[in-house]
Amino acid sequence: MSGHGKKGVLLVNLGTPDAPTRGAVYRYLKQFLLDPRVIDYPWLPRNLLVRGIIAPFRSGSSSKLYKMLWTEKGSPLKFYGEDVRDGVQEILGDDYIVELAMRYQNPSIGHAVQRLEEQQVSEIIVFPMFPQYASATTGSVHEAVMRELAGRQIIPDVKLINSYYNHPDMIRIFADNARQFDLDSYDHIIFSYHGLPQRQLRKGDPTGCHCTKVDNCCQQISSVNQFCYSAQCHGTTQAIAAELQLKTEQYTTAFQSRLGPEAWAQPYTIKVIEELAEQGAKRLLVFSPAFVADCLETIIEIGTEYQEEFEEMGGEHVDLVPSLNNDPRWIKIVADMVQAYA
Ligand SMILES: C=CC1=C(C)c2cc3[nH]c(cc4nc(cc5[nH]c(cc1n2)c(C)c5CCC(=O)O)C(CCC(=O)O)=C4C)c(C)c3C=C
Ligand SMILES: [Fe+2]
Ligand SMILES: [Fe+2]
Repeated sequence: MSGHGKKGVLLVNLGTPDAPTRGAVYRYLKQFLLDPRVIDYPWLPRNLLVRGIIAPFRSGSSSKLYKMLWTEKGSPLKFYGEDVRDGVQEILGDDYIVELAMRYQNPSIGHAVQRLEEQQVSEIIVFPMFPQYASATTGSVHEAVMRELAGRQIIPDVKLINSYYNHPDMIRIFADNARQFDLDSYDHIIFSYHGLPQRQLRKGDPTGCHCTKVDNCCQQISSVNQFCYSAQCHGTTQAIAAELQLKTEQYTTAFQSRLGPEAWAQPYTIKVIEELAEQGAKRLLVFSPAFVADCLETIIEIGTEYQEEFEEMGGEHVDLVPSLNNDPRWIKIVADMVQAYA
């Protein structure tokens, strides 16, 4: 513990394009998907796939979705992040310097670390804005911060927060946000998390013989699968369901946003929606607690795309429980968590 200077706080989210244009989305996708923790193939196939296929083709369709998402304040992921940064700074006061960074695009981790260095902070607490750990998200943020610091003369104390998938106060906000809906009026509740390739789930299992190998492997968290993204997602669901006193038959944990031909964490949200529609469901409520802010994957993918697809299948409503966004209660929790680590 060095002790004299201010304490630095680095809030880091995934990133979003600088603008909803094809060029900006291309630059974002290229930087994001060339990260070997995201598309974890050897260098040559990764570069061929991303530069030759995904970034050029997907930038067209994705930029249309980003145009739908964009507001006059920009991308929600960024402006909610800025609100959280300002709110946490206000709560923590002059002893702390709070910076927001994005793993991909802007504001960059490099600039944020530089600003903290200029303020001569004695330590840096890194707060990834992902409740559940995945190598592709949290792991990548931590690696990027360590790489940024590695070349510097002064390396201050560094504290890397790993995950907080069942933080009771955070769980309470998700549950409270759902109470504005009449829960009994829904045919089913879906907890829809961002997906991850099954191969990456297996890499998160140090024993190599649990995740995706034994039945219901990820539905109970233990020392074997404590860093398994899917197990942590199930942990979040169980905590919110307990808070709302839901019965197990009322809800399902599922995974969305699959990309490419590989098998991803299952069940897929769209398949669950399809099965529910076949059973005659008309009203669905969807939580998306892998995100601390509503973004493309919630507002557009759930709120627009799943809504349309459910209607085509004979359903009526897909309602989305709002995320934590810039809720003052969430800002207080972030400040509390940072202080607990400081
Ligand atoms: C919350 C955790 C997330 C995990 C785990 C994750 C893994 C992951 N994502 C992709 C591919 C894409 N993700 C995209 C956007 C995006 N993803 C997350 C979060 C997680 N991703 C966020 C917060 C966002 C940003 C949304 C925004 O509003 O800007 C995209 C870009 C959008 C699109 O084209 O669909 C892609 C592509 C992979 C391959 C992956 C794991 C290997
Ligand atoms: Fe993603
Ligand atoms: Fe697992």
